[in-house]
Amino acid sequence: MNQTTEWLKVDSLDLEAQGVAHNAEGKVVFIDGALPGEVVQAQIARRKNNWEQGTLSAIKKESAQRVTPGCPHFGLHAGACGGCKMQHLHPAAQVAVKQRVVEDNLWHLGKVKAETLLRPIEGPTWGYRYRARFSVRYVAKKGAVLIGFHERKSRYVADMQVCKVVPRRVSDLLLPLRGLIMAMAERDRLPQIELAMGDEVIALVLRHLNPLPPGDLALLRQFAAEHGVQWWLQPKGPDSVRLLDEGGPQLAYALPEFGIRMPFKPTDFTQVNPHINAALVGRALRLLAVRPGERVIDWFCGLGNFTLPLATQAREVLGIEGSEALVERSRENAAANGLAHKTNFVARNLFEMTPSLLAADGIADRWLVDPPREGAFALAKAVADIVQDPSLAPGWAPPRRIVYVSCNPATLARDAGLLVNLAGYRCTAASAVNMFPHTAHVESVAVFDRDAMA
Ligand SMILES: C[S@@+](CC[C@H](N)C(=O)[O-])C[C@H]1O[C@@H](n2cnc3c(N)ncnc32)[C@H](O)[C@@H]1O
Ligand code: SF4
Repeated sequence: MNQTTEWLKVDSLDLEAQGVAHNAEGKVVFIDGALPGEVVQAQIARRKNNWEQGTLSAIKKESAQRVTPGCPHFGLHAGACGGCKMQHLHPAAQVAVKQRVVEDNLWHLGKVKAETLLRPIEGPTWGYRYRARFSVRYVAKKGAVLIGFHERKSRYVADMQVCKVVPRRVSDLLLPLRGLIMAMAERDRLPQIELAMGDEVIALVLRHLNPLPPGDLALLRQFAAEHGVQWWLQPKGPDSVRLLDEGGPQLAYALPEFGIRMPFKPTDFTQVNPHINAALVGRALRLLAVRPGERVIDWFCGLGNFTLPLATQAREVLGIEGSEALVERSRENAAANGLAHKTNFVARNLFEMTPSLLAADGIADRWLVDPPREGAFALAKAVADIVQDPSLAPGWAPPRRIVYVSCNPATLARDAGLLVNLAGYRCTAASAVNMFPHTAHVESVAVFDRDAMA
């Protein structure tokens, strides 16, 4: 195919950070690498009845927001790293795009308009990523090892020598790690290294398909001593993760605003960006505005990231979460932070919520909801069903305020539609959260109020 288009004026960016334009026939053209306001040509790679997709090939009018990418592996070329999508757009403009995505999704998918758009939550744009999953490939033909993210639109591992979105200390490990894997006898049976950083520890989880011989273990120990990392070994699924050597500092992060310290295991869910996480927890709690006598439910509570700060303010907090391991971690963390007497944790599949299950969780004044990408449909639907037909849960009352933290604006919008259009809530505030600068991921937070709050 590879035909070049006419000059096209780019109107907007889509969720994959592709420029969106219309050609002379009125067809939508998605253009990798193009920015809103630019006049560009594209090489077309895919053509369908009502849309085409291609890659930027020439620019006649450049956006004032276009910047030089900060990482040498970013680009449109073959072999470019697929980890970032927006490095060519000024970070402030990235945030504006994400804020717009949240607004547009709420309106188009949920028919909801937030009464106030809050200032987006922003943090450092480089070195922010404390979690990452690097693929490892031993390429026998070249006698080389690659460690990194996948190339753009490909299953190959990018030839990543540095990475600007992970902390410098981690980026500096990429080449030494190649040398380590190359020296190991099991080098072709080691598919992945997962990074999980705490405030003091760089934990690396090595997935190994065969038991590791003593020589390989000795190499790992030598690497740990030289580079100050902590090795964890993963022979099977995430539950099989074990420290290579006990002792040493504990993997943990702090939430200083609330005097809380959260130990975790490297395969537990923790937020990718600790700077934004601390700001997000602070913002969410200010928005929720819990009063001392109140009961709160933290849905999808993970290891207690919001539950424990909430417990410093509320009378009582119930945390509900699907993973037994995380519920166990929440309990341990509540106890370690002296908050066990104010918290309860339950493991449950929240995609299977019904009005009677919801009623059994009791009345709470406020809810914090932080679901995975799939959203909290069953929960929002159960609230809407009870509001529409109170006989489904006699005596139960919906919370007056809900703060919903989302990693997928489409499912947030769908659930917001239920809360606002069927359950009598108003969406009083919303904002984007720039948890993942340079990527197209959009994190956001929205507030729903049922009664006028004092
Ligand atoms: C975005 S994380 C939020 C975790 C926590 N609030 C935090 O800030 O660390 C979503 C959580 O939902 C949990 N989860 C995923 N599917 C679930 C389900 N069907 N039922 C209950 N919890 C689920 C995950 O284990 C994860 O802990
Ligand atoms: S993920 Fe890292 S290596 Fe890849 S483009 Fe982004 S900064 Fe560069």
